[in-house]
Amino acid sequence: MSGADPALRIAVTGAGGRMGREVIEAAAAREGVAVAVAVNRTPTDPVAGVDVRDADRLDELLAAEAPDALVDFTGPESAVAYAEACADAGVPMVTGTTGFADAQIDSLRAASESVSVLKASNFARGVAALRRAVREAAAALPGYDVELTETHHNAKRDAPSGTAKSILDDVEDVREDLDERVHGREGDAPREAGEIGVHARRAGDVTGEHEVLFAGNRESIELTHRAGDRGVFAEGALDAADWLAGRDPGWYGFGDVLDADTDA
Ligand SMILES: NC(=O)C1=CN([C@@H]2O[C@H](COP(=O)(O)OP(=O)(O)OC[C@H]3O[C@@H](n4cnc5c(N)ncnc54)[C@H](OP(=O)(O)O)[C@@H]3O)[C@@H](O)[C@H]2O)C=CC1
Ligand SMILES: O=C(O)C1=N[C@H](C(=O)O)C[C@H](O)C1
Repeated sequence: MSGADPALRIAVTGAGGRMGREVIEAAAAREGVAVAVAVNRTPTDPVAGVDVRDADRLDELLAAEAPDALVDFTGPESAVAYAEACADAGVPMVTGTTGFADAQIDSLRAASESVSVLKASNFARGVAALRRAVREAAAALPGYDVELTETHHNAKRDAPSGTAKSILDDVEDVREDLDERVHGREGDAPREAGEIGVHARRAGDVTGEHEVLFAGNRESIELTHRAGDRGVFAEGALDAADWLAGRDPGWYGFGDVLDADTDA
């Protein structure tokens, strides 16, 4: 990066994780972005030349460095704690963490009363496009059966994925007749009306795939997104951090960033 002061200084939590590392590497490769703070719960060697400090020091480091935004890809419990630290420090928070319980979402929303919080289950622009296409298909195909299949690497803990849950919300928002999520199938019974089948596959090092099947009795369509690598998520998260920095306290999503792009 040139010697000029960076336009965007970020903090990264979960810096030792798959996504934390990706975010730091993407920041190193992006002009005008610097990682001012990187923390992890367990000791971690420097990532792309950035020292990773103990997550217990986050409050102190946010106060000292005053980053423009914090980027979080950790776990629900930690993300809530980091949101409270951001609220105390006045640092906007971008979180891609998934697997939250409702009460944990409430805690994130409480933090957004003091500081801007942007939460997205998926920072790939292609998934935003998939979600728009799914809503269109759901509206155009009343009465069609819907089945969602997501596939991720064998280290992913939460199931179904946060992205899958977001897509299911989209379908249910459009198709009010669909109101029962059936996770997996076994036994001896036909499909019931009102069901959405949900299938979570965990295998190998699959980055992230989401397929939505709409099936009538004479035709079907499948809408699918495949992430090539985690860089696509990291780039979207950096775009979100750049958009969120300096914004008034509130609750935001990746769609707000994309709408700003399309309005440009
Ligand atoms: N929105 C999006 O676009 C994307 C979201 N994700 C989500 O991001 C999250 C992290 O994914 P990934 O990077 O693959 O996971 P990893 O397990 O590789 O990394 C998690 C990181 O967070 C730290 N951490 C802190 N608190 C927790 C906690 N309570 N539970 C788990 N880890 C914690 C871990 O450090 P330590 O081990 O020291 O605790 C680790 O460094 C997941 O929720 C995943 O679904 C992933 C990709 C894209
Ligand atoms: O854990 C992952 O890897 C991913 N998780 C997110 C999710 O739960 O939707 C996003 C992406 O699919 C990768």
